[in-house]
Amino acid sequence: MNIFVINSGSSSLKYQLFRFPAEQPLCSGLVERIGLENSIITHKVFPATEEEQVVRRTLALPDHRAGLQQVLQLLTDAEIGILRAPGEVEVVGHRVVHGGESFAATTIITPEVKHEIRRLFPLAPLHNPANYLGIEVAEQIFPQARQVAVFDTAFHQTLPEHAFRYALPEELYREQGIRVYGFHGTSHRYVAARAAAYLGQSEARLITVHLGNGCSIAAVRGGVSVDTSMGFGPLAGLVMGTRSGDIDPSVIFHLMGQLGYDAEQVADLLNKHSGMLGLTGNSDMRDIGHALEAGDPRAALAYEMYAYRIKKYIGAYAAVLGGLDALIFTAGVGENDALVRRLACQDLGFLGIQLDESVNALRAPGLREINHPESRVKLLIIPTNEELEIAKQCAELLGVNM
Ligand SMILES: Nc1ncnc2c1ncn2[C@@H]1O[C@H](COP(=O)(O)OP(=O)(O)O)[C@@H](O)[C@H]1O
Ligand SMILES: CC(=O)OP(=O)(O)O
Ligand SMILES: [Mg+2]
Repeated sequence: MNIFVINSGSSSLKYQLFRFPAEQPLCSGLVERIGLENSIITHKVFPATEEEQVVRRTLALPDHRAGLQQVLQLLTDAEIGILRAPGEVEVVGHRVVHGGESFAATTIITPEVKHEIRRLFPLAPLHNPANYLGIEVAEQIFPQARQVAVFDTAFHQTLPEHAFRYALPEELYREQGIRVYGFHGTSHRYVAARAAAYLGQSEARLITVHLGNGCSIAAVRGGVSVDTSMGFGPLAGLVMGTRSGDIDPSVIFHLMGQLGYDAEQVADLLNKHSGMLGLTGNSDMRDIGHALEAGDPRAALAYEMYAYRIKKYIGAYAAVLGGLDALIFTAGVGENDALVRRLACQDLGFLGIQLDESVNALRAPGLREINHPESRVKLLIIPTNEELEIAKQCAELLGVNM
């Protein structure tokens, strides 16, 4: 069975095609700068034996539909295509960021499910609208495929009530669903499962640190999420590319009461103009790394703040778990930025966390240990693969592996 996975963002679209039950990746790709003149498609084909083939095209893609149509052309291309016709895609798996309290598990997309995803737009304004658009376009391009939603929030539905409730009047939870949901669940679940398998400890106490454009951290015991840093929406917790993370709500009252902001402007400020972008003028960690090397003091402070916030959560979640077996770094920054990892682990010897700085500074693919041999806690880099996890969830739902 061919499962096509779409991770659709506001201006980009990541995709991967798998053959199941072999879990074999056939191709993957990224469409960037959708809506601009010079959109870029990078499409990789994985032949069984030779080197992977990479096709890069720059062209104008006005919207997600045009983007996905180009992807379909590449999938069915006479030379490098993997499929003869779109009908060979039997399942399309979609990453959907916010599932609210309605979805604790992977779900076949029906008109009701789409309605619920739309209802949650205000809670994940950077994500759910793009995810929804991806579904609408995929329904047209692959009309005979089953469309499945895999929610970022699902993995965190196991949080105990004392962790997921806010100290607000109860009716706001009961009637309005105001509570912690947590995000990046597909990634936290995937790396936690890989870590447990690597350690040979199914009951392991793990802290998983997902550092991409959005950043979150989770406490996982026995494969189950028990706490996480994002909350009602994907804005709380760690400092991110463009999002503030934790902030005293009094700042919002001041912005609105004294400085004339309206609700939309506050949301825009905290979601799109804060975090590393607000601190340094750049949201991409590679650019901030270059600024740091060039001696920019704003970049140095931003790095410290970014790592300090991670460190505070490591301390908090070690307490939540009553000890720690492994700490896992994942996603773009977590997998690649040695300085962030070094700063976040600094002076945590009292918790049994000891980094091997020279191993940490090396680059290597795949899962690897970066702890000192005497470290009580294993420190691991595990590349995330949200697309594979989504495909696995689809296969499980549809009984393909059975
Ligand atoms: N080699 C690298 N060194 C430091 N940061 C990197 C590197 N490669 C990617 N990143 C950072 O990873 C982030 C994007 O991570 P990613 O997991 O792809 O995010 P998302 O899935 O949310 O788009 C960016 O801030 C980017 O700068
Ligand atoms: C939920 C979230 O923040 O996702 P991303 O990191 O892809 O923006
Ligand atoms: Mg991501």
